[in-house]
Amino acid sequence: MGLRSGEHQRASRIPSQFSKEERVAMKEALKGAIQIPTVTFSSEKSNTTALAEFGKYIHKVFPTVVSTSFIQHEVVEEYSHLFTIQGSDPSLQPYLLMAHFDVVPAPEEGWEVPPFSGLERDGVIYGRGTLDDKNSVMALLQALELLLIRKYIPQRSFFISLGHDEESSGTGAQRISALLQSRGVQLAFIVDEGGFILDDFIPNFKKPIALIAVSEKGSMNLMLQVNMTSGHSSAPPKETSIGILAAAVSRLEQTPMPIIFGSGTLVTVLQQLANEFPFPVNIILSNPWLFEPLISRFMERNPLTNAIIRTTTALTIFKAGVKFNVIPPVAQATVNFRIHPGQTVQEVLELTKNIVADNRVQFHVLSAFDPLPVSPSDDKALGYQLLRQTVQSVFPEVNITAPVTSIGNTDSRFFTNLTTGIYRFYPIYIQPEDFKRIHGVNEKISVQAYETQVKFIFELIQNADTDQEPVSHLHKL
Ligand SMILES: CC/C=C\C/C=C\C/C=C\C/C=C\C/C=C\C/C=C\CCC(=O)O
Ligand SMILES: N[C@@H](Cc1ccccc1)C(=O)O
Ligand SMILES: [Zn+2]
Ligand SMILES: [Zn+2]
Repeated sequence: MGLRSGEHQRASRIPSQFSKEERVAMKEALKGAIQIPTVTFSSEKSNTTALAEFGKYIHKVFPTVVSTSFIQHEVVEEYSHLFTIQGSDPSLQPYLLMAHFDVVPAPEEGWEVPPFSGLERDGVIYGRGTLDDKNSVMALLQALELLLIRKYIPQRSFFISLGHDEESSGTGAQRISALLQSRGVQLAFIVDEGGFILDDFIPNFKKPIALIAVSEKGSMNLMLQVNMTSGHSSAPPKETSIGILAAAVSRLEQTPMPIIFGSGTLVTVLQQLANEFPFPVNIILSNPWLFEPLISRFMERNPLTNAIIRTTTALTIFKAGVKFNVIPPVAQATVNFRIHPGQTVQEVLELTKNIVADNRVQFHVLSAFDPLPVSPSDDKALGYQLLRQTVQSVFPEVNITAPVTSIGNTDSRFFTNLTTGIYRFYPIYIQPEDFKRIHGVNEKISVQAYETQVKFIFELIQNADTDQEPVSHLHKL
């Protein structure tokens, strides 16, 4: 445990207990947030009316946050929000809590309740954004609102950044990062969405593990295009733009990127978990290099664990043709790669060209970035230790915390110039079937899980105020 606790605890710690009325109000506030369809369709297209309405909504439901004298609220890049909470002790380095309130589209097919209804059934709130990531947006402001109502005055300054276009280009977060930089801010750490508490996922392993993401995979959106002559479908050429492109993307899907075992956080995590397993799994996991083929073959079988051991290839957009009797001159497909920490954008692009191996296919990199640096998770890493400590108090049944690489990307990637400590963590249990609901159908959160998320933030903010050992390696920059 890297944090000094005991001696210099704040005298007036506020217990994280909420009244019946507060608990009803907090879940109703979340439902209201879900009902605003803040959809990001692409970097060019989003529901800007809803984005603006969301700004008004948070004013309405968090009146104390927006009217407190030591809190500054700014709207950045038209729709994103930055809250600056001035702490009483300017000698403490500030930190940043982040979330985003835009969501991916949710066509109604397959949903048990309309995706923007925010309906509650059997203690569960359904809707797009209940896990990604309006739960976090609302929990951050809700926890702060409740602390303020209890007259809490933070010692350490912090920021809350709420992005409006995380699901596309993250311009809101980029502007907030630039703004903080222009103000000379350096951050002790950042907490954004990402890792979670995993339970009952690994066979024969019943203990819950808190996975705190200390890095995230890189990403590349690659557009493949084939141009061929168009014409009347009654006299078709031997090959068409559609056929050539379909074969190309099919080769990509059928040829997964190589497994990369090391150079990420995986080996450490496996060794850390080893002793929790009975024989012979404990032996296998404590010698990951020796048993690499066995472990990878096992991990490859599940999409989630597969994503940990390689760069993934996902065919996400395919466009061609306008009429049944017209041979289309152009076919386009977009492939979304999530790049393993052991590879770079350049390497993945080269591999892709070799797999496609057809010079009629043109490649256009639409957007790309390399995997993110690994944040410290040692005893001196303030952000990591605060999360770990808060997990232990809010989820006493969770005894294992492990640093992982997030397979999804977050807005926090724009803040590497402000801190080396970027942590991505949802303080909620996420089962593999919940994971499929993120960007899928029937996304949902239980009322109890949401209340716990609020409680987590409520405690995290207070834990950040307890007297800490100086964390020298984070301060030097
Ligand atoms: C050996 C460890 C065993 C099992 C681990 C299994 C899975 C955990 C892997 C990675 C967990 C990290 C991140 C979850 C991924 C996605 C959510 C993150 C960001 C969401 C971004 C968004 O779409 O808005
Ligand atoms: N966070 C989203 C959107 C995103 C994709 C790729 C890069 C950056 C952001 C995701 O991981 O799917
Ligand atoms: Zn998200
Ligand atoms: Zn998302």
